[in-house]
Amino acid sequence: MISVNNVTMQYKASTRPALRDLSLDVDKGDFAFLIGPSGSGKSTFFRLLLKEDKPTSGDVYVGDFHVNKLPSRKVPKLRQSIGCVFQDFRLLQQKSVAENVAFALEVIGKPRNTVAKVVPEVLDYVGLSGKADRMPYELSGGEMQRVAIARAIANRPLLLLADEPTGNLDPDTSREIVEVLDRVNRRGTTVVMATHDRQIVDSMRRRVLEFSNGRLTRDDAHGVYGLGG
Ligand SMILES: Nc1ncnc2c1ncn2[C@@H]1O[C@H](COP(=O)(O)OP(=O)(O)OP(=O)(O)O)[C@@H](O)[C@H]1O
Repeated sequence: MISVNNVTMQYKASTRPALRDLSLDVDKGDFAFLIGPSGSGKSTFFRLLLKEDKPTSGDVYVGDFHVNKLPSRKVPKLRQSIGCVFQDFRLLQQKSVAENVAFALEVIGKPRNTVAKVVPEVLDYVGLSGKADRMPYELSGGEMQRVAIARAIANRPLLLLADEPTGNLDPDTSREIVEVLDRVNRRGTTVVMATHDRQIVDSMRRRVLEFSNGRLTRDDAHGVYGLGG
């Protein structure tokens, strides 16, 4: 699903590379935690997968996309096949729960009847049926993140990238959110989650990829948080 081969990323404004000769693969259906201290390159890795930046050298593949060689006109197709969830939820504040999810489908041209069918299904899937007409400011943090996950999976992406999705949530709510991500994964979506949450990583015992100074320093199939982070 993801294949990154000898990738180095040197930002022009920076003196040292954000990623150094990074090679890793994530198979279809995997669930992987990405850990490592602030500045170790986790967000840069996500940006390269989404073609928000171009590596200085090396190759990036997501599914059938050769991302670093992808012409601009095909970038929207790539991004449609990758769902994204962030620490700060990024909901549209003027739109209801249902409208937030519907909007994500409308902007990629899904027909009205598909949107009408998918939105309640996906809200139900993340445990938000009954909250469709709420506004974001009427929701708890955990509920906001559920909306963000619903929006990210509505188009059934191949890959879900979650960048510290529990960073603003208390431990119990964090656990619930990771359970939702786990369910999404068990349905077949590959999930990569960047996190500083030791408890979550230790309780899940899924694959752990640890970055340090832009390098992959650990890759455990059923890892714990360990000393890193
Ligand atoms: N646009 C940019 N221009 C210059 N340097 C950048 C840019 N974005 C990131 N960097 C640098 O690249 C390195 C890796 O940053 P990155 O954001 O990928 O780390 P991270 O592991 O995601 O950190 P965090 O856990 O805080 O999110 C850091 O040294 C950072 O300062």
